[in-house]
Amino acid sequence: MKVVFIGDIVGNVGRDAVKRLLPWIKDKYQPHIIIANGENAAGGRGINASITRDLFDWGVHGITMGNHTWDNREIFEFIDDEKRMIRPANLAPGTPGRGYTYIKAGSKELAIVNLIGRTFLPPSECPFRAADEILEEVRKKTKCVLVDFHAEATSEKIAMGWHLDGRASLVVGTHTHVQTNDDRILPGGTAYLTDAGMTGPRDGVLGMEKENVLYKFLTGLPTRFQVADTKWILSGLCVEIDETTGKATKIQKIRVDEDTWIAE
Ligand SMILES: C=C(OP(=O)(O)O)C(=O)O
Ligand SMILES: [Mn+2]
Repeated sequence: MKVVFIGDIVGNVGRDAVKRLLPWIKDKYQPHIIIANGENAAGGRGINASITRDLFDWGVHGITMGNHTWDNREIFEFIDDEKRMIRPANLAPGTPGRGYTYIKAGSKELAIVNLIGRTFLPPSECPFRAADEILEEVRKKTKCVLVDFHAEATSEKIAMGWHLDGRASLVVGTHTHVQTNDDRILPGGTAYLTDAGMTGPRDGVLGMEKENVLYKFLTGLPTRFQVADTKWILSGLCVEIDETTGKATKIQKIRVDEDTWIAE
């Protein structure tokens, strides 16, 4: 099974890049399933119903979220019914939506799991123990499991990779918006990448206009961040999974921008 994962879609620039590049991604990587992190898809803060619809219409099969899940209040109207969207599983019991789900495409079935880190992020339940419980459950149904660990600290993400090695097909980190260069397949067969990176404005600061971010750093005074309007970058990865064992056989980073991308 081939799965493409697209890193944090940020604002209209990120959405436009996804719409424009999905045909190329489908052609070049031939994925059976495409998963994207959508927590910044609406202006950098959350996601709404029409963007969710667009992503699915364009060919995304499943959407993961993160710390901005609740920023756009519209999500409360559809997150319970939208079984192709997940938010971090280690939020308080009774939180709307679901922390994992099963994505089916043709004869393929992939469990997707969303977790959020606790280092430098608001309090949440233990992501490691939540992962243990969920992996125990989903592996009864399928050995092909993607985990999006939305976290700030590299150490927490690397630790999660080792914690799930042999139990997940892929542990991919999101949230920092900067793709790391540590893609590998761990000894137990789990593909790992500390952060998939961002799909959004290339020439800002983590997708935001650099002027306001610099103003904040230089003056310490409050200011509002807006999604930058610059050339785009698309970041993510493609992973190949042996469906009988659930083990990854290949991981390949994807990172193209408006200047380097050539529609092959
Ligand atoms: C990009 C970041 O945050 P978010 O997208 O969650 O605002 C971050 O804090 O690294
Ligand atoms: Mn985030």
